[in-house]
Amino acid sequence: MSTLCEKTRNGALKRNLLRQMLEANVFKFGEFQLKSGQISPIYIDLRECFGHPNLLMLISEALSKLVTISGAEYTGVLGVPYAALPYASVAAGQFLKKPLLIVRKEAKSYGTKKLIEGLYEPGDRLILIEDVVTTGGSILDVVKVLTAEGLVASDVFCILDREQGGKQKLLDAGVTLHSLLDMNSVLTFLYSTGAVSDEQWHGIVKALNLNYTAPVKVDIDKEIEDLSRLPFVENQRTPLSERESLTENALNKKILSVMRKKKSNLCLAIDYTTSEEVLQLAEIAGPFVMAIKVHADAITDFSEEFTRKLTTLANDMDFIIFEDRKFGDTGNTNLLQLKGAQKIASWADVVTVHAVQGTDSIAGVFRQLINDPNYRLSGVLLIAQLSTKGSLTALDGYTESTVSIAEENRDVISGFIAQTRVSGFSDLLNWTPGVNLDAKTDSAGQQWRGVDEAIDVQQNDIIIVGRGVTSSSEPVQQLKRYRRIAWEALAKDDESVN
Ligand SMILES: O=c1ccn([C@@H]2O[C@H](COP(=O)(O)O)[C@@H](O)[C@H]2O)c(=O)[nH]1
Repeated sequence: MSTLCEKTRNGALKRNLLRQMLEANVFKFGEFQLKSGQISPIYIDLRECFGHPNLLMLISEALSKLVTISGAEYTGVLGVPYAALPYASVAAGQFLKKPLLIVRKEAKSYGTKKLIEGLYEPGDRLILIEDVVTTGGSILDVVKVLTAEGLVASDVFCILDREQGGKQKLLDAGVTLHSLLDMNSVLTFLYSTGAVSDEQWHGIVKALNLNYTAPVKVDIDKEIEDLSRLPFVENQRTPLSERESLTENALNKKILSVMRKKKSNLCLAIDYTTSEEVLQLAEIAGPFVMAIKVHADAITDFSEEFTRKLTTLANDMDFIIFEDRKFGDTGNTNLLQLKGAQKIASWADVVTVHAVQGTDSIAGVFRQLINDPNYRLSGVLLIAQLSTKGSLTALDGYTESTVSIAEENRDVISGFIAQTRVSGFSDLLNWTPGVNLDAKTDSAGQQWRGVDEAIDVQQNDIIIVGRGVTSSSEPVQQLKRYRRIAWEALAKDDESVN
């Protein structure tokens, strides 16, 4: 499958880039003489992107992601002159937060007469940013200058690899080329959108001596895709049985076992306001759900009797009790609230916690109670992404920082409240609210989407459904419907549960 079709951030990022490039007139058709002397029927002019701030940002961000994913170690970012300099500047300053260096094509005849400008020490390791790579010659020239100054450069990140031998030539010289796009993806995109005909495709491939056999048409929409709706991690979900045996988190072992036994990845959010209503629906829902979520502070007659009955139901019907308090204070206050009037730590299996308060207010405090056998509380779900429109959890870096806290404290943090799969650690579970099969919004900030999008596209594990069930006159039918659709979507790629 072409990477252009991937239902991942990476795939969507490439599609968005190409869509915007096409609109920005980057692809020109006619007869062009290339630097090598070759006559080409296509000219890819990435300098056109400078005139479109969004595109400049998108490319720089995508290059920065490529750098991060590669795991390359470096102290500075060097732009290969001249066309790559804007991307290198934005990537270094805005996204990678590393010093920018530039190399001159010829030394100045006055002043410092330096060839390399910027902050560096001999022995420093740099990454190179380039726009288009054809033969790799310009990069090797730059590497020569850097090596003479005692600098190390073994990774180059480019926007487009024209696949005309550059990658291998660089590799032979000890330099790894990482590219956002290659010529094959570009031609597939242009052919699929109709910008290039069958005849043109063959003409380009022949003129550039490319080793491609036949054009491939893929399904490409015109619309720019919203990257925030796609998983943060590219790898596929691990089968549930494997996750159950791999995880050391006791709560997740239990959750995964309940899910497999009941064939359910449905958590019901019962946002009713009286104990009787909550308990009545919990009893009806018990056989179909793996968890029941409540907001204890919304229950007007909340009492110890209520929690006693709820825990009895949970024990008898094998579901997890989830109190959605969203703790977000100092560690000390969190502790007081967990043990306070509603004694949450005594009856809830899992609670939600905001990451905004920082690791020290979360991990230690919750660990204390989770490890104390006097309390039922066994885990924490960190809020990585809220489902509400305009949520500040979408601010740059918020979700990533939340994920880091969770990944470092997997004994207490059992997973996330999120919209898309956010971590590659298979023992962390992704619970997702904002699911409704019959409505899109409640006009009070909530945003709903369907089960397939939540489980299949966005790779969540568990759906949290509230009004899709609680507002229905036929809750049992709805419970069966959500449970079936969500389980089928999860089990589709998981032989261990079929
Ligand atoms: O981002 C979030 C976090 C929590 N919720 C909670 O989930 C349920 C959803 O109920 P619906 O009726 O399906 O909207 C509700 O209890 C919220 O407090 C969320 O929706 N989004």
